Amino acid sequence: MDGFPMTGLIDAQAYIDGAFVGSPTVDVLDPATGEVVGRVPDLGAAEARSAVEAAQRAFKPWAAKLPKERAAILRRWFDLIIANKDELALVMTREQGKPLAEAKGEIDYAASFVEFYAEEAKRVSGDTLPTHRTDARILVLRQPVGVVAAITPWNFPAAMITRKCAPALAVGCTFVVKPAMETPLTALALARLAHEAGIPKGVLNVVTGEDAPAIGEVFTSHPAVRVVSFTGSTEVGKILMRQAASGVKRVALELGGNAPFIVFDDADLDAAVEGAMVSKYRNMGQTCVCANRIYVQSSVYDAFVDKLTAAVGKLKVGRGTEEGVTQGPLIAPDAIEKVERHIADATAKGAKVVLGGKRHALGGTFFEPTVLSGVTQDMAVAREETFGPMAPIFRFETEDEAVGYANDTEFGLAAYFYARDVGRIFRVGEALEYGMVGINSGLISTELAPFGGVKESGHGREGSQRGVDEFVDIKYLLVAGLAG
Ligand SMILES: NC(=O)c1ccc[n+]([C@@H]2O[C@H](COP(=O)([O-])OP(=O)(O)OC[C@H]3O[C@@H](n4cnc5c(N)ncnc54)[C@H](O)[C@@H]3O)[C@@H](O)[C@H]2O)c1
Ligand SMILES: O=C[C@H](O)CS(=O)(=O)O
Repeated sequence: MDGFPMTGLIDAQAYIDGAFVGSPTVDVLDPATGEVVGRVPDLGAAEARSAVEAAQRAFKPWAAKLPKERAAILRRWFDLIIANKDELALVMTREQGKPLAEAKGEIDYAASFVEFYAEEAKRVSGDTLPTHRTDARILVLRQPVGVVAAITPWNFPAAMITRKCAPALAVGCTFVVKPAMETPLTALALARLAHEAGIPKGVLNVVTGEDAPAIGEVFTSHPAVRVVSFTGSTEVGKILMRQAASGVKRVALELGGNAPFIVFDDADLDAAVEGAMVSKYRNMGQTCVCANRIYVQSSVYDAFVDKLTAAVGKLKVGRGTEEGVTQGPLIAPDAIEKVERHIADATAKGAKVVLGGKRHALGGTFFEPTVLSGVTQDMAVAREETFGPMAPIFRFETEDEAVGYANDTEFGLAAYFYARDVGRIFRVGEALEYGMVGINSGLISTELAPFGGVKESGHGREGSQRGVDEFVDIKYLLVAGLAG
């Protein structure tokens, strides 16, 4: 990757209007050690406006390209991401902390959106509809909206960007993104590869800066921005939605979760344990679709707790770059404090620590993978997203009780359940108030499916053919005067 040091101290520049700009002054820290991994520029409102205006200038020429031309450039970007996967994964692990194997998996996942939408670029079509007049025809066009401004989180530093950027560019939009300042290096490395792939200047822009509200204010108020696409907490999503209202801008929101994971008495318990492990402990539990509450039917409760505890005991905590490590550090001290707060609240109300429950001997932001039993609905962990490696296990008696508990939240992103009775599968799958439901699987994310939530987990979908919907306008043409 030309001009981007992938190892050592990584001094990276922001990417605006096809140029690498800004002095790298803000430290990016390795959460495992506290060491400085690299530095990025601290840009603000002025540069955010420059980026939006560069994207505005680039829009019409980019939209005027043939879909096949846009597809070819996206395909080259995909090929470069895959060719640089190992280096990109190392940068990600160093700034985010996840184990290297998971980082490589995320690069594959991030690249899959670029690959998918490189293909989809050639398939975004409109309609001709049955007419109501003999002298007229009804046409429906799907046209790119224009400039898309995005803000993304630190937990999936690559995939949360490409899941937005790839469909936007594919349909002919141009794109400005502010990544999280905990993990900006991955975003800038992707921009470097996009530049090498030949994405024209102004089509993709990456603005790094500490003053997220100031940058967000530009994104939600600049008249050239048509869509604001946000992935992050529900709290910030609401702020951005309010700000975007002043210009009636479309917002696409991928927000917080509180996923229930239900194990019925007819489940394959070993499969349920395997699903709970991947759903709960992926990315150290710092995932919007993590199992946040595990509900187990009474008759299989003790067996499930024993099996899950045995599996959790096999997790290896350490630096993500170390061979065999499956649990890295949490992103920051406040993440540890939230896990400790949830454990303290639960145990004060009667829950029991079956395994773990405290900071790891490695210190810093390492935490022992934890299992709690005897958890009940009155505990904070039933209402709040823990975002850490802690599995709280609740007991329930009946199917209706489980569904009621699962739906008792303002969130609605992902839910999971394990059962083998086909009637139960359809009853519960249809009754759960979530955008995505994993049935006998703890891993649901793929570029082939529409990812997104309901209620306060947001709206809009990313991935699948529906992933372009946020970035196109529907235009109706009535062509009359056609009478012979
Ligand atoms: N639904 C999804 O697909 C999805 C994916 C990943 C993370 N998340 C959610 O994100 C949260 C964790 O990520 P986080 O801590 O980075 O979230 P966050 O909301 O604190 O930050 C997300 C992004 O918003 C920026 N930001 C913060 N305040 C802002 C403001 N006032 N104006 C403009 N931008 C602002 C941050 O700099 C960051 O880039 C969790 O709630 C998680 O569930 C959801
Ligand atoms: O944290 C949120 C991500 O969207 C999770 S996933 O990688 O898409 O499953």
